[in-house]
Amino acid sequence: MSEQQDHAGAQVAVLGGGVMGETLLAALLASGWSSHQVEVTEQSVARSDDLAGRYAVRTGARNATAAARADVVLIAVKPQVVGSVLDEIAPVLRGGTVVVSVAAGLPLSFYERRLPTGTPVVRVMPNTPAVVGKGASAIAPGSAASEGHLVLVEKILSTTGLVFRVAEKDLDAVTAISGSGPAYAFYLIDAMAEAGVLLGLPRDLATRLAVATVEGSAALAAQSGDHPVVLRERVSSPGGTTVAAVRELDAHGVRAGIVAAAQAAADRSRELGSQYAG
Ligand SMILES: NC(=O)C1=CN([C@@H]2O[C@H](COP(=O)(O)OP(=O)(O)OC[C@H]3O[C@@H](n4cnc5c(N)ncnc54)[C@H](OP(=O)(O)O)[C@@H]3O)[C@@H](O)[C@H]2O)C=CC1
Ligand SMILES: O=C(O)[C@@H]1CCC=N1
Repeated sequence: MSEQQDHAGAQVAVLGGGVMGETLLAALLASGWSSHQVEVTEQSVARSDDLAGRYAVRTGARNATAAARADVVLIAVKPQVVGSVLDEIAPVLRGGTVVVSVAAGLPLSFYERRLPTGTPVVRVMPNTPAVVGKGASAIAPGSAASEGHLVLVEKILSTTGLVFRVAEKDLDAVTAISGSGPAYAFYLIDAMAEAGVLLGLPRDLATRLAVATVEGSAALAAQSGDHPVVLRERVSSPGGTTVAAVRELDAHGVRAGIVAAAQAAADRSRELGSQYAG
């Protein structure tokens, strides 16, 4: 696809209709693509039918068939499967088709080796809050991707939340913080809700309090721009309840646990890259 071409006319093939494929599909439709411009390939017939029913898009074609008629191919299969998908689509891609992948770990060079020389490739690391327009994505261009291709990807992601441009070397760290990060936040919410139940609150109230507290705290951090430590100090009355609680978080190594979790995620991202990029 040329930089001058109107993005609004671009045909898009989403390969893989799982959690992230559906998120991208919804983002495309929300950001101006019409349902007849988007198709999804998916192995499960039940899942294909479900997506076709809810989004009125074409589903079920083979990867190669869908990619052959696309200006933009969005790869949303597991990293383990990306190599075989690239082998299917490489022979049929039209010149100029942009390949965008959300797969964790796999380096741009992996795509560029398997696709026709000069194929523009963009790696994206999104996250699931994109479903409600509160996502954080990072994008990194391959050697043939231009400013116009990055703008196109930003347009696709425009309804999903924030989009940051990064160097590819930072994507493992991004994956560890924002890609996997929603799981850490849900873990915290679940633990807070469970604690509320332990302290005698009804589960529904405990869960709603935990969700609202995490949501409100994130909004306050984003809107105030204040350092998280300053915001934490504002909650902590001298000799009060919060300092007593935070002392326990420190004593139980929660901060160290979060750092170790993120390190493990980044390590796993690199490992996926070397394991499946071969
Ligand atoms: N979930 C997340 O929060 C994030 C995921 N990602 C990345 O997104 C990608 C997809 O992850 P996720 O959506 O969670 O995984 P899912 O398993 O939900 O989705 C993958 C989908 O691809 C389908 N599929 C498998 N093989 C093929 C094939 N050959 N052709 C077409 N479709 C196929 C699967 O079908 P079936 O189940 O029948 O095999 C499944 O529906 C991964 O590479 C991951 O790294 C990136 C950022 C965040
Ligand atoms: O768990 C995973 O591998 C994917 C990538 C980031 C979030 N989910």
